[in-house]
Amino acid sequence: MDEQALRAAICAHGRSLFARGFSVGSAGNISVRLPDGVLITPTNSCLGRLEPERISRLDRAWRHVSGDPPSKEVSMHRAFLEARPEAGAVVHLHSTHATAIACLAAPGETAPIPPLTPYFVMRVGRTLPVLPYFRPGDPAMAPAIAVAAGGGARAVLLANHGPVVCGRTLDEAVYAAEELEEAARLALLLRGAGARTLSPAQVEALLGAFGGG
Ligand SMILES: O=C(O)[C@@H](O)C(=O)COP(=O)(O)O
Ligand SMILES: [Zn+2]
Repeated sequence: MDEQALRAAICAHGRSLFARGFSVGSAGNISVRLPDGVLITPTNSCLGRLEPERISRLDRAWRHVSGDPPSKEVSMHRAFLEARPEAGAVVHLHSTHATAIACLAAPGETAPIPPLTPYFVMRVGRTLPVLPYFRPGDPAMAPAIAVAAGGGARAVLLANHGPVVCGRTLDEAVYAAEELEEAARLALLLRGAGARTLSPAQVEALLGAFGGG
């Protein structure tokens, strides 16, 4: 996809996420890697009303070169994209159920959502590290994200804040963020009900077939 198509795709995904309540107000941000830099949603922008030409463009050194001022979470996105060279996009949301799990789970947990369904395992992977709480925009979260992502995590939960998810493409990152939100909703619905989870062998077979992580 060329840059104009990527800008249009960020706006389309933003509109769709916002319309379905995955993001409210000006919460959340999206970045996409370019051959010579990064596109990232502007700070304080509403994902439902993004304008392609106002999306922030950063150069290879992560300096703002055009568009509106970038999200305050540049270091969050940078940590993921640098730790996972195959990743092409990062999505951060405050989607309600994933954020609820981020408030319930203890920092340090690596599987706060059980493997209830195959698609969660296929899209999000085996681990979902829960990182400590950081003030939004605090660059101190970057090393924690780098360790988790470098260790194979495709997604993390920031305690009391929300999910951050990467994908090889923008579509893949958005679909994984959506799947994570739905899995969190299921996990909360079934909490304490004794639901059957996938067995370790069933999880391994999915990771084998669809790529680990
Ligand atoms: O929670 C926050 O404040 C940020 O992580 C966020 O979601 C929105 O920040 P901007 O992208 O700077 O608007
Ligand atoms: Zn946030």
